[in-house]
Amino acid sequence: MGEQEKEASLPSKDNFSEWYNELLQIAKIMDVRYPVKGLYVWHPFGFTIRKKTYSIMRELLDRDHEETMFPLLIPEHEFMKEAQHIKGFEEEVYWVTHGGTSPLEVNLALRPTSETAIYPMYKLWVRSHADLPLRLYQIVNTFRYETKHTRPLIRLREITSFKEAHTVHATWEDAASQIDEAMRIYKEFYRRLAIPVLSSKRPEWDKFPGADYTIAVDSLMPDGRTLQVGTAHHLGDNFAKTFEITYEDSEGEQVYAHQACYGVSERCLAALISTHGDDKGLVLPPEVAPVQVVIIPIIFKKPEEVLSACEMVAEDLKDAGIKVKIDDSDKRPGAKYYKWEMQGVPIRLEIGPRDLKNQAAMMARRDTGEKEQIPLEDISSTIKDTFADIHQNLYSNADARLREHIFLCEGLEQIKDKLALGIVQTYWCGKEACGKEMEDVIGAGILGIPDEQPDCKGKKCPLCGEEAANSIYIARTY
Ligand SMILES: Nc1ncnc2c1ncn2[C@@H]1O[C@H](COS(=O)(=O)NC(=O)[C@@H](N)CS)[C@@H](O)[C@H]1O
Ligand SMILES: [Zn+2]
Repeated sequence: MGEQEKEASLPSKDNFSEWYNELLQIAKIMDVRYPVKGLYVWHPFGFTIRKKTYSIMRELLDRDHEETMFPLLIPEHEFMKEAQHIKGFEEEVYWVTHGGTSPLEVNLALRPTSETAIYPMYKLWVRSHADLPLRLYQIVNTFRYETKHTRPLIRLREITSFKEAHTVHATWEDAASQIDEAMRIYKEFYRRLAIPVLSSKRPEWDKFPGADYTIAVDSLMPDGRTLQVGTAHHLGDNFAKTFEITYEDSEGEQVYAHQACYGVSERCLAALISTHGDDKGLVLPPEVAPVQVVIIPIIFKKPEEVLSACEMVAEDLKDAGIKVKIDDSDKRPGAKYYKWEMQGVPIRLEIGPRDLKNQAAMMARRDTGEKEQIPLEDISSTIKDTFADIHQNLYSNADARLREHIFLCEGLEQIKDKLALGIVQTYWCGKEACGKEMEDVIGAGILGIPDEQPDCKGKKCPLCGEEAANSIYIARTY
């Protein structure tokens, strides 16, 4: 058995579902063998990608939010306020009913999302308009008894990396501007992961329970379906009325606050892996790669000379803040290339006796496969410039692929045809009954109304033929 065959082989990405499941195992992202459905275990390598990804999210939020942490368990009477008024999560919530062998006086919900844990505290914390705007977030695990097909990073019953921001504002308009800001933050966050996203306003029947409206960002998965990778909800004063969150305004009046909340989960990592990966495995944007450069010593003779040169280059790169690893194991070079390509390492440096003579190294890029000799002199800045190239290249490839998979359609048949390939942009009269009937007829959901609206003049709703009020996206979704 050759070295290669010993490694589990990765299916072609054309068979996306198999490729995705295998890659999570082979590249040591998550282990799916935990004995509870919908719960998965982070491998340290995958956890490092998570850590780097969420440090970007923290960098963006910490500009004008504060991070905190609320309890996991929510008393039934607080949680049921949500169910009575908002009818959101009572079918998805897990309950804790015992402490040891004794039944609890009050059943406790495992947070499916934290409105009903946080807002009783906001009632105590928000007193005057001087306390507003309040912008807090937490990155926690949440629990949802998902009945649809569970899948690591995409649909979990324990969402291990749930970033939820909950903000409080003096007016409806202030909360609306916060929603716009949340979308700006999400687009920047995904830009840093080299992932292009579409943002659109969800149709009324698909908004977050208790929200006035929901805006979502979706990414395109390799099988032409979209993945909802972030949502922002304008909560109006609905929750403020339920949880009595009021503030004293400048005239001394008690006023209900207006709120926004917005969330991203580990789906951002599902999008990262799926958007950039290829038949050789992960392809990671340098900013979130646990290993950014791997150095492979090419040893024929004079091993100590080659190894000390590799050490020197590694020191150089480490001093420049680059995550570097020397693979001096006794594997054959080919087996090393296979392993580190699978792990998505953005740059490989090969250094052998010939390179030493030329005071150079052979640099191989993971995104394009290109190899070129680069001087050891000033190697850190060459590597950093290449990182920027790689990031830009990943983004523009993904953006081109997204654009190629948006099909402008007008008739129902054409819509059905193109939905098999990707995202349909079409028109809608704006009537709910018509929208829902259209979903039934074409067998896919209205993703939403994109903020950038083309001119709908003279355009017709494909179902009822009336004047189009909006252009919409339709897609098969996860
Ligand atoms: N079961 C799940 N597994 C993984 N991610 C999920 C799951 N359910 C939802 N998400 C992700 O979490 C995001 C936020 O969830 S949500 O229900 O839309 N919104 C909220 O819960 C708001 N309270 C956000 S603060 C969704 O956009 C989706 O990307
Ligand atoms: Zn219509």
